[in-house]
Amino acid sequence: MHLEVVTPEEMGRVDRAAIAPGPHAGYGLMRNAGAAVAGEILARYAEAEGFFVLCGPGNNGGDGYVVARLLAERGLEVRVFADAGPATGSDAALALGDCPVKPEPLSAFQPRRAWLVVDALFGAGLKRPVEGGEAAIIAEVSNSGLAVVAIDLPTGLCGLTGKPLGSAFSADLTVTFFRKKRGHLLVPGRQICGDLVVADIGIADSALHAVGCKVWENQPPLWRPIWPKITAGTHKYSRGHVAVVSGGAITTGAARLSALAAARAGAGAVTVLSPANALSINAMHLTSIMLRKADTVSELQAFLVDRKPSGALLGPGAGTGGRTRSFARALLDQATEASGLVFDADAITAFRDRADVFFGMIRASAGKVVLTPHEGEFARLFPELQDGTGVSKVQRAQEAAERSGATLVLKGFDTIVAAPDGRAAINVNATPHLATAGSGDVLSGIIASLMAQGMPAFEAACAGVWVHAESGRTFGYGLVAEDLPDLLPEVLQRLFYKKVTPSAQARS
Ligand SMILES: NC(=O)C1=CN([C@@H]2O[C@H](COP(=O)(O)OP(=O)(O)OC[C@H]3O[C@@H](n4cnc5c(N)ncnc54)[C@H](OP(=O)(O)O)[C@@H]3O)[C@@H](O)[C@H]2O)[C@@H](O)CC1
Ligand SMILES: [K+]
Repeated sequence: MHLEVVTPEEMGRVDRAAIAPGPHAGYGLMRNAGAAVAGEILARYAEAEGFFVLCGPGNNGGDGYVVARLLAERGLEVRVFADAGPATGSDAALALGDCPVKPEPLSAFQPRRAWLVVDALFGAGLKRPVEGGEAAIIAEVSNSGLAVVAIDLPTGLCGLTGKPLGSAFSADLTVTFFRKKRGHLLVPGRQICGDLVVADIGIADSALHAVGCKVWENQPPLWRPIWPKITAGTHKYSRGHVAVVSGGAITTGAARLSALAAARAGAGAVTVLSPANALSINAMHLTSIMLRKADTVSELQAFLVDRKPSGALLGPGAGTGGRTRSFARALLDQATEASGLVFDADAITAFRDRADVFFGMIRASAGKVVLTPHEGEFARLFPELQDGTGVSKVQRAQEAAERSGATLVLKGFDTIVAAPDGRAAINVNATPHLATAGSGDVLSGIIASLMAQGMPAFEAACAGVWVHAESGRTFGYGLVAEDLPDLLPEVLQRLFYKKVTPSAQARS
């Protein structure tokens, strides 16, 4: 499984590198692309009574002419619709020349029951909102309820941002080539692609080297090899010690959720640092997790000197005032290169009017720092990068990471993890069940735990986001945040201990 996710522009460079060897290489790739799409159609829609192939003026349309030819050569009923023809001498013009079905104007299109629509209007070359005749046919197809197979991208979907540009098809299946594009994974693009198939069209993997892609789909191969190992010689403090700062008497639950998640994710010791007025309520609800009083910065500093935790989490239920800001400074000041620090929730909001001061503190710190905002918290620290600016979520997270010096976890159905050096991962295993109070507190506890056990910030954040989402999927309906830490063991068993033992094989 290839995890690189490219932009349409990067894909264009890959295509050009693959085409460079000879004058017919471009048409060769197009024939391979069309053959891959036709193969998927025949495998999945054998019962279709006919095929409408809608072709645009570029190479996406060229792929469509190849598909139309291949289906027609099998004796299937095919009608092709196109308004503008391909440029003379282009690969698409060669494909049109070889296609036995002559195009009709888009205005002649009328849906027919049990026919399949092949969308080859626009793909990676979409440059402006889809309007006019193309928008009209998209509306007609949507109203008809006919199944749609999109070539490369559903027409209207921006391959960079994952957002529609004007009208867009909602496809049942999208067949893309070589690697996924960002628009396939970002929402709402992911939903309007339907099933996604990545076809090999003969482009060598090495073509990607020159592009220097730094964005991946967040899957275990990215971080499983460096998940903290435990051995017979491991003792509780060598497994990492995480400090979680609690809020006052009526806001303690969030920190306890984080603390339990940190322990379940493998930290050998977890300490909740509690204000005096919340000590007894915390004590009543904690068993294996330790508790220590920390009202003031000097009490926090004394704990850091005394116990040297390898990870700390500040934010869940912590309050947005001066105590949280001064605790953040103390944690950042005293961090060593081995310390993993997560600032979540209130710790982000506490710096809403002092973002540059916060970023200066993060840059000056020796620690590994992760920020875990949802879109609302993100907008408080990075108002110029908030959603709705037309810039993709990946790029917004990358710019925020570069600006702050921290690894950014920009949460949502398509959570982005971005490192200050430009690396980014798009998470795809979330479930809507995770949208529940306290879910984020669990996530920040897992990430703090993994850093405290020695994982670098980017990989810890990617791993944390994935296992958190996988826990949510494992539970499904009725999920509340309290369930998530207890689901981690099952998820981790599946992730790491899949081997079937000889005795189990013998029994089966
Ligand atoms: N290169 C290769 O080797 C391979 C490429 N492959 C395939 O090529 C596809 C990319 O091809 P592409 O670059 O030609 O872009 P494509 O999506 O066809 O659109 C460009 C045309 O659309 C037009 N146009 C754009 N937006 C519009 C709008 N809103 N409304 C109206 N018009 C609009 C634009 O017009 P212009 O802006 O130039 O005036 C231009 O004419 C890729 O997705 C994959 O399917 C595969 O065969 C594998 C090998
Ligand atoms: K398309």
